Amino acid sequence: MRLNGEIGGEEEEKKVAECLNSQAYSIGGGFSQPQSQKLVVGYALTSKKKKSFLQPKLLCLARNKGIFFVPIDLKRPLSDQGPFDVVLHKLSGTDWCEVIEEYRQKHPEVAVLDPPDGIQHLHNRQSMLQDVADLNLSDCHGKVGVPRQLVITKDPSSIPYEVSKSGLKLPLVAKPLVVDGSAKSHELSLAYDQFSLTELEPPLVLQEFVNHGAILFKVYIVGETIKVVRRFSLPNVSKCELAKVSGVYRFPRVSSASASADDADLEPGVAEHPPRPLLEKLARELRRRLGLRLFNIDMIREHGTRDVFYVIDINYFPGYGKMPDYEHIFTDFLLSLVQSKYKKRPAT
Ligand SMILES: Nc1ncnc2c1ncn2[C@@H]1O[C@H](COP(=O)(O)OP(=O)(O)OP(=O)(O)O)[C@@H](O)[C@H]1O
Ligand SMILES: O=P(O)(O)O[C@H]1[C@H](OP(=O)(O)O)[C@@H](OP(=O)(O)O)[C@@H](O)[C@@H](O)[C@@H]1OP(=O)(O)O
Ligand SMILES: [Mg+2]
Ligand SMILES: [Mg+2]
Repeated sequence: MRLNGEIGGEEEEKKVAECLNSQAYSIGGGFSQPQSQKLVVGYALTSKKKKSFLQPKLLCLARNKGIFFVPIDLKRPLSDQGPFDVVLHKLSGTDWCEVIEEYRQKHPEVAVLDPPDGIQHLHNRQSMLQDVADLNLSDCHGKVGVPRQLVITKDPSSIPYEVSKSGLKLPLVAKPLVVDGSAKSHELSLAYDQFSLTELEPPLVLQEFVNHGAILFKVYIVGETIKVVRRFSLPNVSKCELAKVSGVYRFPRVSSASASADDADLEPGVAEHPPRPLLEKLARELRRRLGLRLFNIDMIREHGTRDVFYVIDINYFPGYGKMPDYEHIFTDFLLSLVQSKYKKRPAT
């Protein structure tokens, strides 16, 4: 933390000025208490992410707690900017990975969220789920696995053969192998027969579809905090439907929609959240193995079971703006990073 430095960003200033004028954002003791200490968070985010994440309710609460968000200028060397206490980033490209890695090495005193190699791990739908598969998590609280899947890198004409050889069961979810933040990397299809899969463009992952009662759990991780929300998902596919239908069907980003299923009238066996101890163990292990602090896990419960879960997707720096209370959770997390840094320092 530093004392009363002159730091601010035009965009942030404008948003904060707006919310200072609005009673709706008056939090706790309001803004009358001057902050003597400041925590400076440099951010490099896409414009889509800036809009969804840097909402006035976050900026105002942050300012109230002495946290300042400052945009990183991508045209200037990172080390010439700041000084920052924390760097928050979600940008793609190898150039950016190099910049941030070099900065991390040079500035161990800055909490860089997060290391680029951990993030890269989530940019491939095969490596993304590897840690969950390795965990082999099954204890008295339930079982967590990943659906069986097959990676196809070339020659779509070989897919029917590859699928029958591997013994994967239909229907299959076809997902682009690489997740680079583009809309295309979220274009998914459901395949009812293996021959139609030749229509798809590799590289892709073919994953067994798991019936889960059309409800998905988004498990948001922010450091040590875990927040679970329910979202609507794809309906079950019955044996009868599978026998009647053929073809490959593109489906929309149903579970990414902001509409939450938290208040929907659902069957209790479908709606019940995964057991807390299971989530805590899963989150702790993934945090450690991936070396990441900001991510979410998409989890489904196998229909007809109480405690058999599958992780189907892990996203780096997801849409926290849709997470209830995100402004409180995030600001507390940012402060905790700096507090733990000071605790670690030897007394002088
Ligand atoms: N194996 C599966 N079994 C059942 N449903 C699935 C499976 N895989 C994906 N789905 C459904 O498809 C949706 C999108 O899949 P997935 O989460 O892998 O894609 P994504 O594009 O990475 O999503 P996000 O927007 O969360 O990044 C899931 O939220 C879920 O509704
Ligand atoms: O757009 P939103 O704010 O909803 O956030 C989505 C986020 O998009 P953004 O990072 O461009 O914002 C996606 O990132 P990319 O894979 O495309 O990089 C992915 O993480 C989704 O899972 C997030 O939705 P959520 O899972 O939280 O519902
Ligand atoms: Mg997902
Ligand atoms: Mg995803």
